Amino acid sequence: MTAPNENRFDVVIAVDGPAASGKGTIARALAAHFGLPHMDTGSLYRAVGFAVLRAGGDPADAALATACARTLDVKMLDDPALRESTTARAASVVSAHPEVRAALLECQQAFARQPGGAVLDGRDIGTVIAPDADLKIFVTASLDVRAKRRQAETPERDYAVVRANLAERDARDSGRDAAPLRQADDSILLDTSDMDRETAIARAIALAEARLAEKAGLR
Ligand SMILES: Nc1ncnc2c1ncn2[C@@H]1O[C@H](COP(=O)(O)OP(=O)(O)O)[C@@H](O)[C@H]1O
Ligand SMILES: Nc1ccn([C@@H]2O[C@H](COP(=O)(O)OP(=O)(O)O)[C@@H](O)[C@H]2O)c(=O)n1
Repeated sequence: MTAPNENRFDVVIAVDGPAASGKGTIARALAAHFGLPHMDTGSLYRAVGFAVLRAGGDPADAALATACARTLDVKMLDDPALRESTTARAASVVSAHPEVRAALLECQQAFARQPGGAVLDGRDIGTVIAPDADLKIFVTASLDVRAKRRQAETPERDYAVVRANLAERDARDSGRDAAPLRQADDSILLDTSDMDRETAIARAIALAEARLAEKAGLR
């Protein structure tokens, strides 16, 4: 691991993109490379969705989802149940409620503002959570490629079902009024459809190194 930044100045990196695009892989690699803390913001929404399902509720119930967001137990964030496709769907439904997003805003912004900086990945990091981020990367890949990658994590699942679930979630995430999934105007598009993990990570690190060198030169 190299630490070219060495906290001479704060570095905030925003990584956004659709479901299973590889944004978490890239965000974790950037965080390790620069010695920065990383937040997977999707796990917050997954935890809220899971809490609603566990309470026997409907993720479309804004009042219940908001109550779950306001009382979120951070211990839940490592629960393997969060990775289930039913939880992912519930996350996508609860995340469309503006009150749920409001309840989760402060902890994400505080994470982004910590001394030294941070890497966050999600859907609205570059647009809402950290609009002044030093580097914004919008990671994408074709739906077919993303579905293959997600299915490879759980090969027992049917490819067509995995693909349909991702497409449904992308449509909901992009179509909602509250902080929809969209590429920030000042972000760099990284289409990894034809890149393996190592190539995609190397490309993201090169982008970040270039941005940091530019920022250092401006000081
Ligand atoms: N460029 C890539 N090539 C092949 N597989 C990848 C690539 N990027 C990520 N993956 C794999 O695809 C899956 C989804 O990646 P992940 O980083 O979890 O995506 P996201 O955070 O966008 O949901 C993981 O199993 C990951 O190892
Ligand atoms: N910053 C974020 C992160 C996730 N989400 C929601 O949470 C769901 C799960 O996010 P995730 O990042 O864990 O999903 P994957 O891309 O890993 O499949 C998404 O489908 C979005 O609906 C969001 O609205 N805003």
